[in-house]
Amino acid sequence: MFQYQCLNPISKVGLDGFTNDYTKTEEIEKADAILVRSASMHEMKLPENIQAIARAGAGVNNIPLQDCAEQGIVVFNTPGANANGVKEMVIAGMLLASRDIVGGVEWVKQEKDNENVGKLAEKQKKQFAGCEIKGKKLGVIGLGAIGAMVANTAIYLGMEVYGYDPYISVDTAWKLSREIKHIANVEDIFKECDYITLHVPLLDSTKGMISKDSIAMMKDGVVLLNFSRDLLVDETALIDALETGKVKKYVTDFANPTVAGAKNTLVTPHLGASTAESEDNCACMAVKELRDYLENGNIHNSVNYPNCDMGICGVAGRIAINHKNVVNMISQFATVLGGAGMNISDMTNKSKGDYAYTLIDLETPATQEIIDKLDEIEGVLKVRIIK
Ligand SMILES: NC(=O)c1ccc[n+]([C@@H]2O[C@H](COP(=O)([O-])OP(=O)(O)OC[C@H]3O[C@@H](n4cnc5c(N)ncnc54)[C@H](O)[C@@H]3O)[C@@H](O)[C@H]2O)c1
Ligand SMILES: O=C(O)[C@H](O)COP(=O)(O)O
Repeated sequence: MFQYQCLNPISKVGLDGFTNDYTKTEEIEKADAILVRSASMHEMKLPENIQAIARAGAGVNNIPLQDCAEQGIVVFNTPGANANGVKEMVIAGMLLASRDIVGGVEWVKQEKDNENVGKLAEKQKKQFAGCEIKGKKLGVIGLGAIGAMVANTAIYLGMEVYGYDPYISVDTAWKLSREIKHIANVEDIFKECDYITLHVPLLDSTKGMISKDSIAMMKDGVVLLNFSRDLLVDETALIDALETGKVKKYVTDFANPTVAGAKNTLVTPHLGASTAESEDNCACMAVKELRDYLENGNIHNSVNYPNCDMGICGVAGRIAINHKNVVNMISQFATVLGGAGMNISDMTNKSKGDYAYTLIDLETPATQEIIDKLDEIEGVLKVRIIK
């Protein structure tokens, strides 16, 4: 039996993926796993019983990844599961920044009691006129799940698309339209593009990537779209650029006091992934990842531990060990198991950065005594009997 806690509301369609062996708990001391969306976990103390955290979404900047790894807690996210929802918002954002649709709708509302509203509209509409996005240059920074979809869609909409991602995955590269111009220096995006959209994770290396200096390189009247994270942009510098018209519009999905009432901003309350489809997709993927980890010890889509798969646990015994990526660990595991007369039938060891993971199949069920001995080895962070 397993217990899970939800730190945010999680789609029922996803939670229905848990079998009767799972129950929901409100007590973190009883939970084996946590499901979360954007709730910040940085101030939380995570008890030893937590085995895994699944972020039903893409961004993991709300989770202390390194601390979790040190505690042997595997953190998952759900790559691509909400990408289409965000892509549609970005396209909507480009259109809203190009035509004053919001202003026009507000104007009609104000004139709701005017019986000549139709006639008046024909006189007034010129103040809401705009431009089309077809033929304009769009710069996409970050060509992952969302950036790639935005870039391809913009090609279909007749835009000239410039793509920048020095770490692009081979899988994503295969999915990109050949019409997208590969940009090797991000400054070329700043200098050339009429619209610039950000699709990178918030990391130390990306924080503030849109700075006063990068804004100065941009074309006059550029539109900046940020559906990634607010801290990617020096928003104080941006507000100055919006005041002067250097930046025509800032479309952002992250409401904060700096941008909420600022001139020429279109701010949405973090709605990118808030569609029934994205919420269901993310929850289904998150539940699947947790179940495979808890029931079989397999890891798929972890952001702090390596992927590892030994299939469904149909053997007599299986042990999962989360440990530091240092020398001599496997021989120590083998010594403990051999000393207890336990024969290893299969094993996998994988590493990611400073952390590693070992799954060991045994010809006899694992015992608590063995687990305690393995736990004593220096560098071992967590040991778990899967069977
Ligand atoms: N507004 C929303 O509701 C919403 C929804 C989903 C994701 N997001 C945000 O969008 C981000 C991207 O999501 P995704 O699903 O596309 O993630 P992803 O991991 O598929 O793609 C991120 C891409 O950024 C690239 N990258 C990393 N550093 C870079 C850099 N310095 N310059 C250029 N490219 C760089 C990576 O190589 C990767 O291809 C998430 O991290 C999250 O912060 C927001
Ligand atoms: O990183 C993400 O997946 C998005 O920012 C969505 O966040 P949410 O699940 O809180 O809507």
